[in-house]
Amino acid sequence: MASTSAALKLLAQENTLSELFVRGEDERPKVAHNAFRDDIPVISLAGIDVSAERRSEIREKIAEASEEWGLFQVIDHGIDPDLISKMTRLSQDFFSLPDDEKLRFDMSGGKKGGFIISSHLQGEAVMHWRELVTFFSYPIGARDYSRWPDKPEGWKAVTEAYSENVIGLARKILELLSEAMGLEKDAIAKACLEMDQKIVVNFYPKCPQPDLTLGIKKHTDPDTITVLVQDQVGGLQVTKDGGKTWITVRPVKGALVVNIGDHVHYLSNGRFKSALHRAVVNSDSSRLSIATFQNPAPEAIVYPLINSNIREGEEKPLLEEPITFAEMYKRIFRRGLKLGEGKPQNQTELDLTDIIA
Ligand SMILES: O=C(O)CCC(=O)C(=O)O
Ligand SMILES: [Fe+2]
Repeated sequence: MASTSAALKLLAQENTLSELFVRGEDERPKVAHNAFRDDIPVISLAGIDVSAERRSEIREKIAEASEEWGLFQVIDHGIDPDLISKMTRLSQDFFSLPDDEKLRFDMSGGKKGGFIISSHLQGEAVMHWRELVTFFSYPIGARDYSRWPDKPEGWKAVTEAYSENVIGLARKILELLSEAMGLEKDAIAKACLEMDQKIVVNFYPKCPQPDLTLGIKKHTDPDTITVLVQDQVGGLQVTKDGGKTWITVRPVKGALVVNIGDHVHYLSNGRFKSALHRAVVNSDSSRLSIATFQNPAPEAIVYPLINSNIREGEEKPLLEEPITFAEMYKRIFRRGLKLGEGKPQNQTELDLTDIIA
């Protein structure tokens, strides 16, 4: 398929799904995008810095949700709802731009950031029903604004404010997780050396046969922690039994979804799960989500932080030896290949090249 963005739009108008997107029977979604369930905790952060009691109450809820699901929603998180809706609106506007405007930021050919139909970058047989635009926002000094969209009007200022607010919130949640592990509140931040950040705006067009395909297949995020905003359509699903049963996360107005990534999974020696999740699509409307990934520096050392039990031999470490974050990525990548899954079709592959490059 030579053309990129035009292709998905045209395919979306067909009555039947192109076979490029058809998944095997076992991977096809059995739970609808709007079969919402309330299993996933919605946690209010109100009063987090007001009293020690309130802080510990919030900490317990977050730790519990991270142990059980590796995913939860936060409300009263302190980020201006107006900023979030501006970010969402501008993102929608970006995807409504004519193809040639979006393709000015075409990411194919190994560019760091830009617009892609993810499917086209990957060697895997089945494609994702998704377009995305991605760009790196931290460290600030390394920002390459030439890879940030310059349209719609106002994108840059809104995105800068949004990315700063999200990294602030992510830091707060990482402080609570550090405390929950019995460590100083800056323990995870220190283990990151420096916090990098990357924003991925996902756009899932309407799909003629949503039961046969996925917007993004099951994966864990390989970062430290992800903060996601989704519209009210629904489609994010999570499992805690390896994919036997899937829960559709109910979109809550103003809430942010928080995912624990593989990095925190290793730092906590498996106590906190990295959520196994995916996105399903539908035939009624398109869907938008904005995932903001917080990553450690590539040279940050990954090893369980709670290692006294490990030293005393009471607990087995998840990792045999300390490795760098860049190495952690490589291993996740290789594992994907070894399991015969083809190249991992989530952020892993992109991040791998981004980090190693
Ligand atoms: O669209 C969603 O809800 C999930 C997106 C996602 O998992 C990702 O971008 O890593
Ligand atoms: Fe994800």
